[in-house]
Amino acid sequence: MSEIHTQRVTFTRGRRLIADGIDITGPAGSVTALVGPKGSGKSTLLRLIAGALRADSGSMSLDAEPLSSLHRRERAQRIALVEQEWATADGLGGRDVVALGRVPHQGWFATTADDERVIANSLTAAGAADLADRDVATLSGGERQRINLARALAQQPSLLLADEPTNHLDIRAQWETMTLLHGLSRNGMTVIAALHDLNHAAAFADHVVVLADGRVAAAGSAPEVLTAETIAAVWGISLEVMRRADSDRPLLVFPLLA
Ligand SMILES: Nc1ncnc2c1ncn2[C@@H]1O[C@H](COP(=O)(O)OP(=O)(O)OP(=O)(O)O)[C@@H](O)[C@H]1O
Repeated sequence: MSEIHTQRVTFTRGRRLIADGIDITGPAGSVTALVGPKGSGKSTLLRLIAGALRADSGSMSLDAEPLSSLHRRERAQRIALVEQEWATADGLGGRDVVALGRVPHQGWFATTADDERVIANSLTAAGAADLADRDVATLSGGERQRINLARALAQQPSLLLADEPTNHLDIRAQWETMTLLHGLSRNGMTVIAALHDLNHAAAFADHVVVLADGRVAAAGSAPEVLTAETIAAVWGISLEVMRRADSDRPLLVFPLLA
C-alpha cells in the first residue's frame, strides 16, 4: 500500500502562485477527498502529483520514495490520473482507449493474454463493459468518464488520482463510482479524488483536504473538517451541518428559503 506525501509544493503560472506551499498526506489504502472552491488548485495539485506538471519547488514522495527519483514509466506504473479532459483520437473504440492504460506495463511485444484479462476486468469494474466496442467519439460525458476510469484501472496503479470523478454522472452512477473508489481503497489502493460535492466527501472519504487559494485550509476526518465554520470561511456559504442517525459523518444541506 502506498502513502503519498507532498511537502511545501509550489507551482506558478505567469505571476500567479497556483500552489502555494502545499503539504498533504494521502494515507495508504484510503480515500482522500480534495475539496475547495473553483480555481483553488485541486486539478493542478493532482497533475503535479501525477507528473503531468512540474512543481517549481517542494517535494513529493510515494512510500517515502521521492517521486522525482522515479522514471516516467515507473511513475506511470504506480500512479494513474483520471481527468475530465478527453484527449483521444476519434475512431478509437472504448476498449482501445482502456488498452492504452496497459502501455506502461508492456514491453516491445503486443498485448498479452494477461493484458486482455486486465482490460476486460477494468471495463467491467468501471461499469463500461457495454462501451467496449463503441466509437469513443460518440460517447456521452458520463460514458467518457467511465472509459477514463477503466483506462486508469487498467494501469493497475497503487495511487489513483481522480479529478471530479462524479461529474456528468446521474445519481446512481455517482453512487457506483464512489462505491468503486471506496472498494478499491479497501483492496489496498490509495485514492485521492477532487470532489465538488461536499456530501460525497462527507459520506465516502476517510480523509478530507480543503484547498483555498492554492493553500491547505484544513485537513482531517470528514466530521473534523466539514464544519459549518470551515465551509463558511472557505466557500462563503452558511450550510446546515446535520448528523446522520447511524454515523458521526456530517450531512450538509442548503438552508431553506423563506
Ligand atoms: N495553464 C494555466 N495558466 C494560467 N492559469 C492557470 C492555468 N491552469 C490553471 N490556472 C489557474 O490556476 C488556478 C487553479 O486551477 P485548478 O484548475 O487547479 O483549480 P481547481 O480547484 O481544480 O478548479 P475547478 O474546481 O474550477 O476545476 C485557477 O485560478 C486557474 O485559472
